[in-house]
Amino acid sequence: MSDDRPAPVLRAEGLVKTHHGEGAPAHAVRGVDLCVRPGEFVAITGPSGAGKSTLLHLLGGLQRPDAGRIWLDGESTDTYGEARWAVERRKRIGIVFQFFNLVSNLSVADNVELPALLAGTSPKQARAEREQLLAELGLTGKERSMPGELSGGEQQRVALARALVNHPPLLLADEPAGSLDSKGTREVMRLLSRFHQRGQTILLVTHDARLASAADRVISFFDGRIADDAELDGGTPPRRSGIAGVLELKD
Ligand SMILES: Nc1ncnc2c1ncn2[C@@H]1O[C@H](COP(=O)(O)OP(=O)(O)OP(=O)(O)O)[C@@H](O)[C@H]1O
Repeated sequence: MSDDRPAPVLRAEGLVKTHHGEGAPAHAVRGVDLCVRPGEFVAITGPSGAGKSTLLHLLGGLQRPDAGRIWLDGESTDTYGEARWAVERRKRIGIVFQFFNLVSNLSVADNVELPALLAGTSPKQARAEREQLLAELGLTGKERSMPGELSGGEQQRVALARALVNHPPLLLADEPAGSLDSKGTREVMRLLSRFHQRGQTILLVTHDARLASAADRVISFFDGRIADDAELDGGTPPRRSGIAGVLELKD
């Protein structure tokens, strides 16, 4: 059967990851196949400890799988070491985390411009990109602030600007609202939906089913495996975005 859908931005086959810590080994990811196509907004949801963050870290090259393969835009990452992953991430993958991970001793402006400068963008262009993103994210006037002077919601918006400054084809978001109040949650989810509507491909990890409902494809993750995926269940057409439900979150 021919498949005339666009080629995947991200493809993974047979991913396995076991963490060896203090206690018994944690079999976090036990064999995952996944394909994310351009323009999709995919949510991976499941209970705490299911392995969602580990999977996202594997897909972003922040951790190495014990087995399995990952392709970015059709290119195998098999030969990538740490340095190459860092370069490819800068170009192709923006990441936002639960606790923002901003550089605390750099201003908002510098946090956002840094990945652009590291990717070889001219200072003038990096500044223009930063100005545009901060304006769009409602942060004009905060350029000289330090991250510690901002609310959680503002810090997450700065993190989003930083993640998107190089126009990566893929945005990975790991519990981006996990440390925010409901106002901050609404803001972040509204922004993710807005970027998605403009064509941004997004992979969101969340334990919160309400947030997952903002995506147009929801993958249920349980005990290191995909338990349910609309795509695998027969290519169900994307559901209408459930962002309205998220925006109704009460304080
Ligand atoms: N660096 C690590 N060292 C040892 N064990 C780890 C490590 N990271 C994760 N684990 C274990 O792997 C399993 C999966 O963790 P993971 O954080 O991927 O799950 P999760 O679904 O994202 O959970 P949560 O929603 O609580 O963040 C858990 O048992 C966890 O304790």
